[in-house]
Amino acid sequence: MKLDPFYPIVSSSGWIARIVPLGVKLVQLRIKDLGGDKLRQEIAVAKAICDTHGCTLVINDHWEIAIEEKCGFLHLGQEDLDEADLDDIRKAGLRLGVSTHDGDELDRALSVSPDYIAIGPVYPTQSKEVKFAPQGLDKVSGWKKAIGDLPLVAIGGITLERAEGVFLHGADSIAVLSDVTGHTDPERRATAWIDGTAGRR
Ligand SMILES: Cc1ncc(COP(=O)(O)OP(=O)(O)O)c(N)n1
Ligand SMILES: Cc1nc(C(=O)O)sc1CCOP(=O)(O)O
Ligand SMILES: [Mg+2]
Repeated sequence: MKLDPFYPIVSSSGWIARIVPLGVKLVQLRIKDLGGDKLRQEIAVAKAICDTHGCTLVINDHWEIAIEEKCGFLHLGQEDLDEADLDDIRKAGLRLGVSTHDGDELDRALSVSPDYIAIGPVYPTQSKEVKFAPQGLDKVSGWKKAIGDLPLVAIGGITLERAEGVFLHGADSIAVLSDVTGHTDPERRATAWIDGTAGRR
């Protein structure tokens, strides 16, 4: 499986409506502050927009709703793996990406046969409290050697200016929060990422 090199992460279906029509082909919906019907509605709206535009939607954390809403891709962290029913997820045909931050986490992630591995934070990030120090580019290279053909997603403090170095160290795709949604002109920045990664698409 080939992942799009540009992988923005957003917090609402409103963000999906803003950036997916620009040509984004892989996006994660990461909602931390909703539950119940509102969360389900956000996921359903995001899915409808992504389906219309031929964009792969990855649902963060909410594996049960992802199954019920017939989504195609899920992202889980190590703590999420403790709670999730991987048999149900696989039976529903969902693809799965898993976060990793050290060798033990990588072993555990590989044991669930993921569709991609994420490594982070590559650089310092303001978007999330992560209990691991920035990993640096050499760790990205080491991860790619360890996982071979399995797609590698790099995350954490990555800007468009840093992207080429991250790709050259083995990342197949770069996940981005603040460099798009925290930018003064998010639509222009998303377009710059799409254009700037065109050669890797
Ligand atoms: C592509 C990608 N990589 C890592 C994460 C982080 O997942 P997790 O560790 O479960 O933390 P939360 O995002 O749930 O706070 C991610 N979401 N996406
Ligand atoms: C959600 C998330 N997970 C991380 C990890 O290391 O697992 S770093 C991160 C936030 C990344 O945001 P930004 O692009 O703004 O730095
Ligand atoms: Mg999570």
